Formats: sequence, C-alpha cells, structure tokens
Amino acid sequence: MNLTTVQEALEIILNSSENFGTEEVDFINSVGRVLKEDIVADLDFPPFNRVSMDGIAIAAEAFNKGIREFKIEDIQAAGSPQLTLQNTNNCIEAMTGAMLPKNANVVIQYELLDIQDGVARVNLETVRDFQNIHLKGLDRIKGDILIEKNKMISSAEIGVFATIGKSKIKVAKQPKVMIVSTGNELVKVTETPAEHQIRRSNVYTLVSLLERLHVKAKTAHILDDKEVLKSKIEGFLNEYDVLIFSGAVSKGKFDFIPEVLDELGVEKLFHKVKQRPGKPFWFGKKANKTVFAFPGNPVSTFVSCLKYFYPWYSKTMSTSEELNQAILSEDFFFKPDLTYFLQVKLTQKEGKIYATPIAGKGSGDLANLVDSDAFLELPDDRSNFTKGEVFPLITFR
Ligand SMILES: Nc1nc2c(c(=O)[nH]1)N[C@H]1C(S)=C(S)[C@@H](COP(=O)(O)OP(=O)(O)OC[C@H]3O[C@@H](n4cnc5c(N)ncnc54)[C@H](O)[C@@H]3O)O[C@H]1N2
Ligand code: MOO
Ligand SMILES: [Mg+2]
Repeated sequence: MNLTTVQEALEIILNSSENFGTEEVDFINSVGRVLKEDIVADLDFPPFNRVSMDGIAIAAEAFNKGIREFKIEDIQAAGSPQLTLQNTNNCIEAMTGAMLPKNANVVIQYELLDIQDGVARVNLETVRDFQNIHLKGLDRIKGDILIEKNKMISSAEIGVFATIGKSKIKVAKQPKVMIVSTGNELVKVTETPAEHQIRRSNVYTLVSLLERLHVKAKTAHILDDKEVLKSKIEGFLNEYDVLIFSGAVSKGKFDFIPEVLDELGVEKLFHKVKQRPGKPFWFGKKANKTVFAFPGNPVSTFVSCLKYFYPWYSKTMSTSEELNQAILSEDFFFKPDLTYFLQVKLTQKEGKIYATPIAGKGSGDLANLVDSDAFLELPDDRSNFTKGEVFPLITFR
C-alpha cells in the first residue's frame, strides 16, 4: 500500500487553501489577525520637532558666539502650543515631548545646567544643531506605507494603528471551525471515568492549538453511532468552513469517520500518511469546506494539527509560515521508513538551538508532551540520525 508522503500530503493541503474574504475589526482586537490593507502614515513621524530631553532650548548661534548664560523667558510644556524665543540670546525651558520653540534649535538637558535667579548657566564646550531633538518626519513621512498587508498583527502594529488614528482595521476573515471528537470510551473532563473510560482531551488541546492562531473553534463530541455521526456531521458541514476530527479514522470496527464523510460527499484527497505519529490521517474537501480527520491518539492529533492545519491556515490567510530548525544533540535511531516527528527538549548554546530526544512511549503518551518543547521532523528515507545534523523543527511553546 503506497502511503502518501508528508510532502505530498502537505502539498495537497496547501493546494486546498481557501479565501474567506475580509472584514473590519476594532484595532484593539486585531492582534493575531492578518492585515488586509496597507497602513499609511497620515502625518509625519514625529509630527513636529519633538523635544527629547528635559532642559532648555537655545539657538546654536548664541552658544557659538560664546554665550554661556541664558535668561529663561518661559516654559514650553508638552501639550502646549509652540512658543517663540523672543531674544535668541535667551532660552526657554522645554520638556520632553514638547514642541521645540520657534528660533531654537538645540536642547541642553538639566544635568548640564546650573540655574540661579532665572538664568541657566551651560556647562558644555560644544553643541551640535538639533541636539536632543527628535526631528519632524525623521522616522516616517506622511504617505509612507508603515505596515504592508498580509502581515500578522502583533502589539507593535497596535501602537502604529493608534498613532495614525486607525481605529478600524481590515483583516482576513477567519474560517469557522468545528472540532469533533468521537468515541464511547470518552467522558467529560468533569466526570469520573469508569474503569473502561477515559476523559476526553484531544478536543481541548486542539482548541488551544487553534487559540495560538487566534482562531476560536467550537467543539462537539459524538458517540460511535454511525447514523448519529452522519446526521450531526452533515449539519456541521453546512454550518462550518473547517471540520477537524480526532479519532475513528483507522481500522477499527467503530472507526466510522472515513465512510461517513464519503457518504456525505466529502471527497477524500488522501488517507494514511507515511508518518509517525499520525499515520491514519484522513484529509478531504467538499466544495469550499475542508476536513482534517486526525488519528485519535493524542500525540497524533497534536502533531498533525501543527504540521498540517497550521500551514493550511497560514496559506488561507496568505501570511507567512515561520520555519524553524534545530541541531540533533545525540544520535537517534528510528527503524520504520516513515517520517518521524520526534519529541524533543530544546536548549540554546552560543546562539544555536539543540534538540534532545524525549521520545516517550508512543502516540498515546500525551503526558510526554509536558516534558517536550517541540517535534523534530526526521525524514522517511533512513533510520540513522546523527548528532549534529540539522532538521526541521515544529514548536508549540
Ligand atoms: N490494525 C490497526 N490498528 C491501528 C492502526 C493500524 O494501522 N492498524 N493504526 C494505529 C494508529 S497509528 C493510530 S494513530 C490509531 C488511530 O486510531 P483512530 O484514529 O481510529 O483513533 P481511535 O481509535 O478513535 O482512538 C485511538 C486512541 O486515542 C484515544 N482517543 C481518541 N479520541 C480521544 C480524545 N478526544 N481524547 C483522548 N483520547 C482520545 C482513544 O481512546 C484510543 O485509545 O489507530 C491505531 N490502530
Ligand atoms: O500513527 Mo499513530 O498516530 O502513530 O499512533
Ligand atoms: Mg480506531
């Protein structure tokens, strides 16, 4: 049985990305969203010659002709309209954030002054033009593109939105996601499982993995009843853009998901990938609906979401995906000819990232994820991996 390789699976998934259009959100709620408009400076940055140290404002020419004592005419406060230095042999006290008074072009900070009876004595040999002044338009000019569209919005961009008065931001619309777990053995987190049951965990890890993308997902749990599965999933297919399943995609008698999806007209694009964990991964489309059916083992669900949903989402938002790498810190052996997502602990040394294997007891061992920082992607074409080699890294912390 020729399995779909990881690369082929990823290519199929990236070719199945969608575009959900754009919407406007309040700028303060836009962190994590993908910007869909160029952000342009409405004014110069800074908008005026900004005093950048508390002190006195003088004219360089007065200093250069030997004046060292300056009579204080007034105080230029931040937030007050611009004052004018009446006599260029005098000075005006000027505060950080204030407009530079007219006829002045140097600011000398209080630490270099002695002020007595309204006269400031300057203890300096030389001054240079525009000393301690953040010049108008030095950083950006009105009309400049400050932020290009398709950027993932972080706190830094929030400050720029506020500065230019951009209170509504055009962003990419996010897909509506429903995460579905299946299995009679699964009970609610708040319940005490009988000896044949376990508490359901995968939907919550998936919700939190999507939260890292600032995507809010709904969840549902369906028992291993084919008819119930079919009617509920039919409803979800109408209502949601993306369905993410966890479980019931392998060879079990109650693994109904593939046949139910098939009966509901979801076209299977592949089932079973040449990887571990996550081999029974099923992926399909129905028109612009996208279905990720991850294997039920918790680590399989976890790494498959990172490896496949994350890039799909980035492509759909047409923003860039961060690609990381790390150095294997010791030899590692993995026999099967599958791509192996090895759980690793990360350490930094001299600016390099080292990955130490924390293999765990298999893809059911979700507790092992607590001791891991990431997955190192070991290729499917060999079994020996040597210390010092560099491999792609999938982080989740
Ligand atoms: N004969 C074969 N058996 C299995 C194969 C195979 O190739 N041949 N594949 C194995 C692999 S690999 C995996 S992975 C699992 C995947 O099975 P399913 O996708 O059908 O998942 P389930 O059978 O529903 O559950 C597997 C396992 O995970 C637990 N589980 C499921 N959902 C949750 C949840 N929401 N929270 C916590 N734990 C969950 C479930 O109790 C099972 O223990 O199949 C192997 N079998
Ligand atoms: O392929 Mo499974 O997801 O390793 O257990
Ligand atoms: Mg199964």
